[in-house]
Amino acid sequence: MTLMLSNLSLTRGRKTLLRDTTFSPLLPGEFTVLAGPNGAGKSSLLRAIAQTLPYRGMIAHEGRDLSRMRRRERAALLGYMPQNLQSQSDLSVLEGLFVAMNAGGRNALDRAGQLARAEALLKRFDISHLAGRRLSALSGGQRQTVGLAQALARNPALILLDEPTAALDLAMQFRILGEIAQIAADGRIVIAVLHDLTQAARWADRIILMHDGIVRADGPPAEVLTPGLLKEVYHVDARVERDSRNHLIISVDGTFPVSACQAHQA
Ligand SMILES: Nc1ncnc2c1ncn2[C@@H]1O[C@H](COP(=O)(O)OP(=O)(O)OP(=O)(O)O)[C@@H](O)[C@H]1O
Repeated sequence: MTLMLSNLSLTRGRKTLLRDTTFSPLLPGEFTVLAGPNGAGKSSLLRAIAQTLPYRGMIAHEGRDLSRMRRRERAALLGYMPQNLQSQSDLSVLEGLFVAMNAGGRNALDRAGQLARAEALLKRFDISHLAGRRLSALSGGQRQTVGLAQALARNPALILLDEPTAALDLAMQFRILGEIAQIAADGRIVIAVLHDLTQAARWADRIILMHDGIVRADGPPAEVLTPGLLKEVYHVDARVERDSRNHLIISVDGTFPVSACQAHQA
């Protein structure tokens, strides 16, 4: 049930991102966060896994090459939520969920089953009141939450989320990340891009820290989120502390010029 990313190379324009990079297997039950500065290559990696960006190397689930799967099979396996969700659609939220459930081929659930699944997802994310609202009439945060429900509509085993909480208020960030962590713990592979490292530390089992197209660190949050690595990658003077519940908190006291950090690495 593992996801293998082997010998991956990615290029965007003239920029090389990953170069022949092999990751340790991604396991069901694990919530992995992709972190790193703007432009580090997080969305590109997520898009490669989602098969929406060309790459070299192998991405395989249970030993099966994703790039060789039929569209229908891939749609059932993989739920992907891109970074910028916008919609001019006149469909309602509920209709949008039905469309997502049948994307890539008819869903095995009958109409009543699909309705029950859609209602359960809306309830799970506390947005049942939006069921009849047009997608084009949602706020940014509402659209993002509906986008998450759409990505999960087919109950995929592999879930890819690009900044799923970027538009959410404080309470919704907490609620949604808690639900995502639970969905992973229930036996799925979840990979999400997050910028908030305190939230990442709170919910993720594994953090892959990218920097300028390479993987700088990969492991449990406490191993990856160290002041030295944060200085090197983000050029910040960061404190990594624990709150009264032993959760990691990352706070920033200042920033360094890039040249100072390069000297620090030398
Ligand atoms: N369409 C494109 N053509 C050429 N280069 C691109 C394209 N899209 C992205 N890039 C470049 O690829 C690199 C990685 O971009 P990517 O979007 O993967 O970064 P990211 O880590 O997700 O950044 P952010 O946190 O800002 O979303 C950047 O240098 C970016 O400028």
